[in-house]
Amino acid sequence: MQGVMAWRLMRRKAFSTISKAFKSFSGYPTTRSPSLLELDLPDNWTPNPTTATTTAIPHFQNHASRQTAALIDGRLMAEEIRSGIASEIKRMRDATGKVPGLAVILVGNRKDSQTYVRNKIKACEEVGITSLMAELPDKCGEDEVLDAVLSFNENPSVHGILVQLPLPQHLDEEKILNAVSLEKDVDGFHPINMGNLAMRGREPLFVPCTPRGCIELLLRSGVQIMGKKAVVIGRSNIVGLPTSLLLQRHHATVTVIHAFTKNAEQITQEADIVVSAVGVPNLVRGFWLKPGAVVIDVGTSPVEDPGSEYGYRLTGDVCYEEAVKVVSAITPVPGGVGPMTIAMLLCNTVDSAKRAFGFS
Ligand SMILES: Nc1nc(=O)c2c([nH]1)NC[C@@H]1CN(c3ccc(C(=O)N[C@@H](CCC(=O)O)C(=O)O)cc3)C=[N+]21
Ligand SMILES: [Mg+2]
Repeated sequence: MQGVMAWRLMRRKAFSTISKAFKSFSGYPTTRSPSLLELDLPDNWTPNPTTATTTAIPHFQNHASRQTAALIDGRLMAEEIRSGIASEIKRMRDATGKVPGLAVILVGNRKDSQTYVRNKIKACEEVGITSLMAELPDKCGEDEVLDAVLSFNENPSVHGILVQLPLPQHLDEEKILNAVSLEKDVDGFHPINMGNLAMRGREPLFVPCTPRGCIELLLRSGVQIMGKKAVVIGRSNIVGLPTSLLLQRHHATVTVIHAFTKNAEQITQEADIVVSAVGVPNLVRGFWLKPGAVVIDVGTSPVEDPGSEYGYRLTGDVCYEEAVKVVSAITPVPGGVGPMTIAMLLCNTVDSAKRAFGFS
């Protein structure tokens, strides 16, 4: 018992030192909520493990009295964020005479990629970010893509570079992403940004947009992350892995589920927070979920729907109709994570321009 107490005291001391170090760190870009990369503990933290509750998320505790879950409206939150960004950019232009710029590199003719890129460029225009685009044919050589990256790296009116993924098979994705300047890596996919995200005591220049969007959805919904059991389904470099790292920074106990996981249902059943990012429609059934849990559905898979305008519609990883009867809050697809991903891309681009201009 003595040993446990001493250990707790030691931890507490260490944490308060870290807290101070982080509070004195003034490098937070203003469009990033200070809590996004949280690594230190809040002042009211106590080292009693029983505070790690596995009961319902307080904000949504009244879910039992409801038949259906609260909807986490990503479209609305993204709209709020975008209007905040628009006024930040106006303030920046008034003070410096300059605006942020985003460069998008699109290789090939995938319909979905073309749509995403078009949406991103439209979102830029609406908030006052200048956008540049390099469109390359499916059959282009690696050198052509690398040349596009390098010329954007050198262009001082470009503050963010996004290489739309997936790239055609014959191109070396790793090599191309590594060529993106660390200071312009608004996707946060550069290995140094990823490494800094993973390591305690370090701050990445950029956090990947979809994971950042997932955390913002939770924070803005008033969901407490600290001490909660979180399950991330999927371990991709662009979503699953960085999301699990961000949840750990917020002091969740994180389990990552993937193709080789045994008893995925049972593990997910214990989770207070479930983030699913695999792109398999209706993988997560209602019985996988704990009553009162909060669900962030990252999946956006097209499924055939003869009744709809384009012959298909987008579906998440979670069986929504079943989940709403069990959980306390859930993001819809579309209208959940997708719009937040784009809003976070705009945030990252503004943060980057602020750093480049020395403007805050
Ligand atoms: N370098 C790179 N960075 C990315 O961030 C990136 C990428 N490559 N490749 C593809 C994925 C996918 N992605 C989405 C962005 C917005 C929506 C989105 O806004 N979805 C809307 C619906 C859009 C529609 O209706 O078509 C929604 O969910 O409500 C979806 C998906 C970003 N990605
Ligand atoms: Mg994934």
